[in-house]
Amino acid sequence: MSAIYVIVTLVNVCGNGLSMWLLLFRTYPKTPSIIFMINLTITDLAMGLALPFQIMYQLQGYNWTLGSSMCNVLTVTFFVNMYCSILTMTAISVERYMGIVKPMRFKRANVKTRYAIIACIFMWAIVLAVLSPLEKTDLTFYVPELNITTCFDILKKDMLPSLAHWTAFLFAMFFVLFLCPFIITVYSYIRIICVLIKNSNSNQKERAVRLAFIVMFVFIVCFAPNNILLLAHTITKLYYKKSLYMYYKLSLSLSCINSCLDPFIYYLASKDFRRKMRQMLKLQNLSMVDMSEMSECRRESFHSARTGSIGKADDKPSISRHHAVNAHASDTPPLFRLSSWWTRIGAVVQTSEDKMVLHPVMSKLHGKLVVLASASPRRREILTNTGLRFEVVPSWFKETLDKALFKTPYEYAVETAKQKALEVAQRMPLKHLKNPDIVIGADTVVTVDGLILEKPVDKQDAYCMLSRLSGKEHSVYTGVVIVLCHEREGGETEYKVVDFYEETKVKFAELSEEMLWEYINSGEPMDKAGGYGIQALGGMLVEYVQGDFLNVVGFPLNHFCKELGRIYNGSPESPAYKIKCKKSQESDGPCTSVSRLSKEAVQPDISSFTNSDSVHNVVEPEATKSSNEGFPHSLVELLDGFKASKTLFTASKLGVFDVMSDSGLTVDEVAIQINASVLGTEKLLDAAVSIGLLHKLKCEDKLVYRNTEQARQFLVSDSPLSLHAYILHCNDMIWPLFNHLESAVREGTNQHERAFGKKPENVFQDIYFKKDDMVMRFMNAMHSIAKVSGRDVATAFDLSRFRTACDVGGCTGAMAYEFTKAHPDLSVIVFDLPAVIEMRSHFQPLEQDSRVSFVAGDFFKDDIPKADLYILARILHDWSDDKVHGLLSKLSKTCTPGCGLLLSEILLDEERTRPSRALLQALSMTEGSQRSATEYSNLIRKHGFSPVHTRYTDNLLDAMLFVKDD
Ligand SMILES: C[S@@+](CC[C@H](N)C(=O)[O-])C[C@H]1O[C@@H](n2cnc3c(N)ncnc32)[C@H](O)[C@@H]1O
Repeated sequence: MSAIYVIVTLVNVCGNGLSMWLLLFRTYPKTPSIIFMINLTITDLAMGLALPFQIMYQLQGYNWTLGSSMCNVLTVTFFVNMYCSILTMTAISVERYMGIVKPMRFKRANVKTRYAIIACIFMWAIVLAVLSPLEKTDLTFYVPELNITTCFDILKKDMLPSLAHWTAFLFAMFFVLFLCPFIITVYSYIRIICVLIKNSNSNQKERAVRLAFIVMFVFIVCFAPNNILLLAHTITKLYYKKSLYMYYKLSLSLSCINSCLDPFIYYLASKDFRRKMRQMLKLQNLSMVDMSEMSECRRESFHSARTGSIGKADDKPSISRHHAVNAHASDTPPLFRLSSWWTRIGAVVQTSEDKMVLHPVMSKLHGKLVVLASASPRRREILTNTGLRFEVVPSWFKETLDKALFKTPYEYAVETAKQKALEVAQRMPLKHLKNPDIVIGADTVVTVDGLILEKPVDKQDAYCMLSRLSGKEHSVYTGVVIVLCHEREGGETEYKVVDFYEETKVKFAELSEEMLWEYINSGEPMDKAGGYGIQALGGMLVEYVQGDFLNVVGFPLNHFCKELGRIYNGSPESPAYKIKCKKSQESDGPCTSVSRLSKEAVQPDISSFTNSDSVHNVVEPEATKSSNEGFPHSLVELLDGFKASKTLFTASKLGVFDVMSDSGLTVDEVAIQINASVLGTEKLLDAAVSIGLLHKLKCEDKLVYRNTEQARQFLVSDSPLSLHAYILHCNDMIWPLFNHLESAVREGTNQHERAFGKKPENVFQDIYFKKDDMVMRFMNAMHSIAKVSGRDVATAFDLSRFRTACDVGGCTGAMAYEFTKAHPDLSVIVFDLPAVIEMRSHFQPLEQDSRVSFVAGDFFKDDIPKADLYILARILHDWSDDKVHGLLSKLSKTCTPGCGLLLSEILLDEERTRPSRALLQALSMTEGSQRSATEYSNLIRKHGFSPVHTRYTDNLLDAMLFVKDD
C-alpha cells in the first residue's frame, strides 16, 4: 500500500508541478477550461503534498503522531481532492458541451472566464460545506490494546448528532458530489461525441473519444468504488447494523490515483496545453495542425468544434481573387475548411514576434504614415496580420449617401469608402497635426435580391436580413480606396485617389428559426454588414464561398496588394485620379475634383438594386456617379442644410425618437403617439430616414420606422449621452436668431431684441432673470454638451499634480464630475451665477460625488474660490477681449506659480477657416468671438500663464493647458 502511495506521490508532484507551471505561465489566453485545469491542479498538488503524511502514518503502523488538527487537514485534503476533481471534470465536460454542442449561446470568452472562476469558488464552497463535519470533529482515535492513535480509520458515531444528520451527510456526498456530476459528465460527452461524429474530422473525433474514455476511467476506477461503498456502508449500517467501513477506507486509496491522471486529461482537452507540453518535450517540429491550433487558441477558445486539422496540399491558403473555396473541393465540411483557412493565414504570418511582411509591395510603405480610416476591428486585424504598420483614425463620414444615385452596389461601396478616406485625410492635418501619406478607406455591403443589406439596427432587423439570406447565394462587395497625399508648395495638398472593389459570392444554408434566433441572440450580427460574421460563428451558416474570403470579412487583401503594386511599380493602368485641396482658400467645398487621369470603365452587371433601408424599388439607372461629376453636390447639401436641421429639431421636439420601439412603429402608430397628423408624420419620418436619423424597414408586410443607432445613443431624451436638450436649445434660442442673420450682418449687432423682444444687457443675466423653465432649458442644453464632450476634455492632459480645481462657469457640474471621475485625487468647486447654482439640484440625483461642491457668484464681480487648477470650459468665447482680460487678470491674481489653467473651446485653425461649426456659431453670438489656439495663447500669456499643451480632440471641444509662470 505504501509503495503505491510513494509512486502516486512522485507522479503526482512531477506531473502536476509541470502542469501548473505550463498552465499558469505558458498558456494563454486563460480560457475557462484552463481555469478549471488550474483548479484541478491545485487540488491534486494539495493531495500530493498530503500523501507523504499518509505514507508516514502507514509506515508507523497506523499510528498518528501529528495531533488531531493535522489529522483533520489530511482527511479533508483527501476528500476535497476527490470531490473537487469530480466537480471540475464535470465543469470541463459542460464547458466543452457548451463550446461544441451549443457554441452560439456561449461565445464571449471573457464572460465565460469570469464564470469559470466563479464556478471554481462555488465548487470549493460546496465541498467544504458538505465536509464541514470532518473539519470540526476530532478524527483521531486511541486504541489502548495496540497503543496506537488512528487517524480517520475509526469514525466516531458521535461525529454527528443524529441518524438523520448522518444520512444527510452521506447522501450529500453520494448524490450531490458524485452521482449528479457523473450523470452530467456522461451526458455531456455522449452529446459531444455525437456532434463530432456528424461534423468533424477524424483527429478531433479521436481526441474527444479518448478524452471521454479517460474521464470515464477516472470516474469508474477512482471515484465510483469509493462512493458506491459509501452508499453501501450507509445502507448496511442503517438497516443491517453491519459495517463496510474498512472496505470503504481501502477504496479511498484508489481515489488518490486520479491526481496522477489529470495531466493526461489536460493534454487531451487543451490544444494550447498540448502544444506547450510538446514544445517542452522538444517536439518543436510543429506540424500544420499545431500551427492552426496555435493561432486558433490565440483567437479564442480551445474547445470549439471548429478545431479541425487541415494539412492537405491542395488546401493551401491562397488569396487569389478568383480562388474558389467551395464545398465541393474536398470532403471536409466547408465551415471547417473556411475556419482553418483563415486560421492558417494567421498562423503563417504570426509565427515570429516581429511579424513578416509577406507581400514585397508592403515594404514600399515602410516609413510612411499609413492610416486606416475605419473603426472595424476585422479590417484592422487583417492589415495587422500583414505586418504593416499603420494608425487607425475612424472616419466621421456618415454613411448616408443616397443609394439611388448609384447604378450598382459596388459604386456605392467605393464612393462611401472614398468619402471616409478623404474625410480623414483632410481632418488629420487639422485635428491631429499630422499629414498622412496614405489613407485607406473601405466599405462592405451585402446584396441579395437587388437589396443592399448594411448593418442591422436591432435583433428584428437582423432577423429580417438573415432570413432573406437563408438558402440563397448573395454577393459581398467591398469598395476600397487608397488616398495618396502629397503636400505641395504653398500649403496645397494633392490627393491621388485609387479605388477598386472586390466581389465574393456566398451561399447560406437553409436556416431554421431556432438557428437564426440562436445566432441573433449570440449578439454577433449587430455590427456586421448583412448581419453575419463569416470569420466567427456566422461561418456555420455558410454553405460555400466563391472568391476572396477576406473580402467577406471586410478587406480584400490580395487585391489591395495588387493595387499597391500598380501604384508603386508605376503601372500605367493605375486607376487613379487626382483631387487637390488648398489649405486656406475659398472653394465650393472642401475639395474640388480637377482632373481624372484614368479610370476603369465601370461595367455595371446589375441593372438595378434597391436600398434596404427604404424598401421602395429605387431604380435610377441614369443617375450614375460618372455622369454627375460636375454636379455641385456639396452646394445642394448646403442649400438643404436648414431643412435637415429643422427636421432634426422638429422630430426631437415632437418626441419622435422617444416613442420609437425596437420592433418598429408604423406611421399611424407614431402619429398617435406624437399627437400629430398622419400625413405630416409620414413626411417627417421619411425626411428623417433620408438624413440617417431613422430606419425604414419592411417587416412582416408592414412598413415600420426605427431609430438608427445614432438616434438611439444621442437623440432619445433619456439616453446618457443625449443631445436632446441642446437640440431644443438650438430650435428655441438659436434658430430665431438666425432668422435675423441678414440684419445681424448689416448692423453688426446680435438680434436678441428682434428675436425675443428684449434688448440684452448680458445674455446670461437675461436668461436667468426670466422664468425658471428658461434657466432649466439652458442648463439642460449645457449639461448635454458637457456630458458628450466632458470626458475627452477631462482626460486630455495629465492633471495628477493638481489637487483642487475650480470650474469657472461650471453650470450643472457635468464637466466637473467628468474631471473627478478621470482624476481620483482631484476635488472640483463649481462656480456659477446664483440662479444656476440654485437649480443645480435638478441635475444632482444622477451624479453623486462628494468631491464636487458648488459656490454661487459672479466671476466678473465676486471672489473666485482658490484652487490649483482653473477650468474655463466654453466661457471665453462668449466675451469680448476686454471682458476676457478682466476675468483672466482676476484669475492671475488668485493663482500662485505652478497653478494651472485649462481652457476648453472649439479651436479655430490659424487661418480662421475651420472648423465651420465654430464659425457658424459665431454668427449668432453676442459680444464674444471664436479664436484660434494662438489667439487664446496671446490673450492668456498677458496674464502670466504659459501654454503647455494643446489637444485637438475628436469631440466637440478641444483643450489647452497653461501654467502660471514663476
Ligand atoms: C456656455 S456655458 C458653459 C458651461 C460649462 N462650463 C460647460 O462647458 O458645460 C457658460 C456658463 O458660464 C456661466 N456664467 C456666465 N456669466 C457668468 C458670470 N458672470 N459669473 C459666473 N458664471 C457665469 C453661465 O451661467 C453658464 O453656466
